[in-house]
Amino acid sequence: MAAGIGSSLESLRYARGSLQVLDQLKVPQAKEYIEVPDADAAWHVVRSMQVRGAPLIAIVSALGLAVEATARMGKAVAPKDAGGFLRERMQFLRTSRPTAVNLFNAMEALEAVVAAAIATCTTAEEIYLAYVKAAEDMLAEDVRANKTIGDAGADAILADMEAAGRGGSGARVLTICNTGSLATAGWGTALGIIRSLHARGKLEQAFASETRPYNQGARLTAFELVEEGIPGTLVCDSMVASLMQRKGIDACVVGADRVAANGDTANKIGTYGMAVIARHHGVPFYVAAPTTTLDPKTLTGSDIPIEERPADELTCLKLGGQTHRLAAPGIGVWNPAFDVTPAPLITGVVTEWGLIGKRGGDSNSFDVSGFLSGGPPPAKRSRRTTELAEMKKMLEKHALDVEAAISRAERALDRTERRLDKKDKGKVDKFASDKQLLGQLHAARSRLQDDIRNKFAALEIDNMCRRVTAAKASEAKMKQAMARTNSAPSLGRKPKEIAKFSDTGDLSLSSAAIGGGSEESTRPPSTANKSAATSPGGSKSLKAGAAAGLVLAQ
Ligand SMILES: CSC[C@@H](O)[C@@H](O)C(=O)COP(=O)(O)O
Repeated sequence: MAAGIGSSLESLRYARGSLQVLDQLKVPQAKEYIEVPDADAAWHVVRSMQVRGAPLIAIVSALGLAVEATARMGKAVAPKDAGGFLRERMQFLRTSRPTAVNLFNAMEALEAVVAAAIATCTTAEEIYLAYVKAAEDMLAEDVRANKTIGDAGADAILADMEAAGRGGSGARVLTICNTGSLATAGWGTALGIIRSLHARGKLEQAFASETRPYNQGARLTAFELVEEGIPGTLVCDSMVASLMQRKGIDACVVGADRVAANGDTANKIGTYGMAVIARHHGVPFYVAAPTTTLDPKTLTGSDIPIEERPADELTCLKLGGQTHRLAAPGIGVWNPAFDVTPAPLITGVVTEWGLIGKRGGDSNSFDVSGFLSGGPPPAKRSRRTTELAEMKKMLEKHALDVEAAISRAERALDRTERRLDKKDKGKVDKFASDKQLLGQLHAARSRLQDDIRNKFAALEIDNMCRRVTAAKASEAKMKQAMARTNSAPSLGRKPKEIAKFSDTGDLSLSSAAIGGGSEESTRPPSTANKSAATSPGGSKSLKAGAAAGLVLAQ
């Protein structure tokens, strides 16, 4: 899989076994890519700000370890050691930067994948592969999510303009920091909204604030706007109030590093000030955040950890490898990298699932947990989810047929037993053999149930990684998935095979039918389980099994 972002700006280049990231410290002077062969290197590029932006930090961390896991695949290691290695590395990756929750959400979701893989896989290679595929899914999902955010945000801004009587005009939008292709796997969040407006021919001008002290606006956003031919104007942070007063701004759109349960949002330092000014001028203020940036476990903004950075970012100017001193040596410095914008100042939080609404009747807070627990809107469900729903329906019918067929067979045996002439040795032997076959059928059915439960857990966790936040994955869905593995659903074999011996009172079971309706159920559980974690949803029977788990557990 190669990362494609639909523009010349690639924050990363990934193919299985190889990751390169754009060194953002050198942009715009140079476009240089750095190899990231392992988790150590991923941690380093994030820590040193060569890679930054909440979604990208998470993806580069996940993929750095994926590259390392791919390299380890050929080596003979015990499965538990592979799982232990991945867990230890994920723990380490969490320590690079503290504020952007995407990193923690990604690690939590990947840990759930590894836990499921450990429970279902028989080799280290399969565990590594489960991790790698889940990390790759996150990469693809980020680009998809950003494009949807771009469209939803553009719709919201255009609707506000319509309501304000500026319907036919091009939008004048102000942003801060860098939230574009360079902060994500592609397209961007807040800058993605600006990109979408431009693509629709509805953008008059994008204004980017310089974003002192790290200058992500001046160095990176200005670069993206120029590269993409988007009309852009750079202002320094201290000009924002004047800009709104004198130039007219239709909307502010900013990214997010973490959105707390009530909607309070941590983002680049300067965001809060921009929101206060926007409120004063009646300018709508939108936060663009994929669901991976939502943190329902953190109740309010005051609980968000804010990274404080070195003093020399303020006291010195670093350019072209040279450091120039600006401030007098000995001056005290406070340098928080982020601030928190209180929810009341935010007009809407735009996610790939749509806009998060304010709590009923309360314009002061958002219901982030309620929004997440609703899941994605039906129209935005993935093709795999739709396929699962179809299989669910089909298997629901099969499961009913199967149960009916088994009980018909049991009744038939019962009748035969009552009429049985105990002196007729041939009939007695036939009856005994039918009974034995029915017993084997029950045993095969219960093996199949185990198999299906394991497969469904792996598939569901894979799905969670792609579509929900890790917070949800590790709590609600993970609990559900694990509950499924603990409570046996009632399921029989495919109806056709059952029908073969249940339609007549006289049973004639074939050993093939007893062995299992699907190819996988005939294998020993350990072998059959392999594909569950290594290729969730990859085979027909696996999908069927997974869907069956869904049917029976609900
Ligand atoms: C889509 S990126 C959203 C935020 O991560 C962005 O606005 C931001 O604050 C980035 O900070 P940075 O310190 O450059 O990683």
